[in-house]
Order: sequence, then structure tokens, then C-alpha cells
Amino acid sequence: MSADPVVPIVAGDAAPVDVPTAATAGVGNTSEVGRLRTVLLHRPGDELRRLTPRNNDQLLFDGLPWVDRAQEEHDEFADVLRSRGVEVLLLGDLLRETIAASGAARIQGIAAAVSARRLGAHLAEELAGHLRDLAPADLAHVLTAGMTFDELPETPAAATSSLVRRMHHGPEFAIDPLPNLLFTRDSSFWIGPRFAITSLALPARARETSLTDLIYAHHPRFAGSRRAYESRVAPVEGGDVLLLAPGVVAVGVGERTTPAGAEALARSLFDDGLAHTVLAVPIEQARAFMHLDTVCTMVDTDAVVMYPNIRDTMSAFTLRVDHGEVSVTGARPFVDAAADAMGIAKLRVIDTGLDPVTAEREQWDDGNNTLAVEPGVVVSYNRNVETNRRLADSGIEVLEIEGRELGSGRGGPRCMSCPVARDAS
Ligand SMILES: NC(=O)NCCC[C@H](N)C(=O)O
Repeated sequence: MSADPVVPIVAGDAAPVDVPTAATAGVGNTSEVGRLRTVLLHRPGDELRRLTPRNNDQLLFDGLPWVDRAQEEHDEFADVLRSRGVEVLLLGDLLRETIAASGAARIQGIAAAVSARRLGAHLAEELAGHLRDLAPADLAHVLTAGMTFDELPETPAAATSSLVRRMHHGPEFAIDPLPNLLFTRDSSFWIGPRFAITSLALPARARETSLTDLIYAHHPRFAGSRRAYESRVAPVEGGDVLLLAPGVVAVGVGERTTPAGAEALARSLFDDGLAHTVLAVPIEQARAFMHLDTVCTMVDTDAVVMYPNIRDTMSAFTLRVDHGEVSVTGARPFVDAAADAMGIAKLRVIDTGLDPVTAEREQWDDGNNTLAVEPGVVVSYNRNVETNRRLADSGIEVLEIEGRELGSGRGGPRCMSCPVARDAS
């Protein structure tokens, strides 16, 4: 496998490091706002049709989306990105192609989905055998939408010899669906020329990474790409990871990413020369603030939009490496720590000036969860009228999309996108 070519970077007051550039054409990402070239989305499918009033909380949705309408909204989102010259990769397509191209990927996906703990060894083996024979599109469907006991293949032996099958109710899941695949931001991210497979904190999402993992490992599109961050020990979710500038990474620590996860990620990025500074940003352990990108996203090379109600309290610990030793300093105000690490005089916080109640409502509806397609141009849900108006008043171009149904999963444009390639900003 080829080594990553390197370019020296110096940012802020940190020691210069060599940050690798892309070794594989069409991948690589060192910024939140550089012109977006390629992005990974997931068009929501039948996995959303699995949501019921009985399981939506556990599956991390706040309601039951109208699925056809959610798909239309998602198509509009993808079209807005395409209209800006962005190549849109769809996870469902990549999954199908990967399974078609690689027997190892097929086995890997099945192994992660079929649990002997739930099904018992006998039924698990039988189901795995059935899945191994499915056409790629059908297997991809099972891996994303899951399978109920009612949908298990009929075999004479299973009807008589599987207690598990006899005792489970038909609509229960033999394989859980993955409705949160929609939020491609969280299960992987690209940093420099490499992809990182994250480690998702909650059981409802844990299996998502088995799919991103097999796609990056086996899809021909990513041949030659190398992995960053191998640790599965502690949770790290992509929504908590912001690439503030080349070599400077902010990591939210709260409901999902833990201190151990942030530290493991930092050490791994330092070891691979992918970062010289990591800012660990404490965020409240609450559903409304589940990831750093629910309260703060970059809208320009030196500007963020931030939930006003935390603006004065957001802080950061600074992690750096010097001669092989990691040092942790702070905590100090996030904007100051970020500006120093980025080597800029000031990190601008767009002044949305909203009253606390409007701010709280629009934060809940992902008003601060913008996706930049180039510096100063972001995608946002249209329902966040006041936040979007303030962004526009500050010179940020806002490309509005409908999020009435998509928003029921509690994620906005940044959550629903995993940039694979951006220009340097
Ligand atoms: N980066 C993000 O904030 N992603 C949104 C994830 C929403 C999903 N329903 C979850 O609770 O994990």
C-alpha cells in the first residue's frame, strides 16, 4: 500500500508537523469549509418504516417520519449539493456494489448482523447461511432495514426445532434495523487522506460502523485508502469531530464521545501525523446536545455559528504532542483555544442574537447544524428562520432545504453528510 505523501503545515503556536495529503485520487479532507467535492449520504429507505411508537425512542427518533416525504426531502438535499458541483455517493449503492464485489465484505456484514446471543447458535447459523445466498441488493436491504422473525426464511427444521423461533413474536427483530444510517456523519469521517471508522456509543447505532467499515475496506472506489484511528475501546462519534483547520481538530465530549474516546482519537491522530492539536470540548450530556455539531458548526474559514445559550461558557482542553509526550492544558474559552491552534487572530462567532427561547427552539431543530459546501456557503433547514436570517445578514449564503420529516431523527445537514473530499480552505 502506498505511503501518504506529506506536506508540512504550521498552525498557531504549535510545532510544525507533516500532514499527509491524499494518496488516493478523489478522497481527502482537512477542513470543515473547503469546497466540497465528494460527499457520502444515505437516502433513507425501509429502515425508517420499521419505526413504531413502541420502538422510536430506543431507535433514537423523536417521532415517526412520513417515509416517502423524508425521501423526497433527502433527494432535494442531494440535488442542492449536486447543483453546487458536489459528487454525491449514496451509502446504499456503495453497500450493494461492495457486497457484489467482495465475498469477504458479504461475510463481514452478515457476521455483524446475525447475533447468536439473540437467535441461539442453531438459528443464527441457519440465517447466516440463508443470507450468504442472497443477491447483493437483497442482502444490502436486510443489513440496513433489518429482519423480523416473521420474515425469517421458512425451513421445516426451524418450525419444529428452534425454541427461539417458536417463542419470539413475529414482528420482533431478528436483525435490528438501522434508521440512523441517515446520519452518515457519525459512523465514519475523513481526515487528511484517511478514513476513520468511529465507535458509536449507543446499541441502536453500534452496527452502523460494520457497514462503513466494509465499504471503505472493500469498495473499489476506496482501494488504496488507509485507515486512521483503529481504536474501538471507547466511543467516538463523527458528529463530535470538527476539522477546524489543517492539523487542528475539535472533539466534543458529552452524551456520546467520552473523555477516553477523545484521548484515544487524539493520540492516534498525533501518532499518524494527522493533527498537531486536538481540542476536547465538554458539552452537556443531554439529547439536545448529543454531538458537538448540534451546537456549533463552521460556516467560513474563520467563523462558526454557535448556539447562543452556550456561547459564553463553551470551553476546551488543548491536547498537543511534543517529542512524543502528550500534554493537556486548559480548560479555557473554546474560541480562544481554537483561534490560537488555528493560527488566526479571532474565531468569529456569527451573532445570531436570538432570544433564549427562539435560540433553544432552533437549536433543537438543528439550526446550528450547517453543512458548508464552500467557505461562506452552507446548507441549512429552512425552518430555522431566525438563525438563517442572521447568517445571511452576516454575509453567509444559506441554501435552505426542507427538513420536516428528516428532522424527526434529530439531525440536520451536517449530521446527514460525510465529506469524503474537500479542497483545502
Ligand atoms: N451528528 C449528529 O448530531 N447526528 C445526529 C444523530 C441523530 C440520531 N438520531 C442519534 O440520536 O444518534
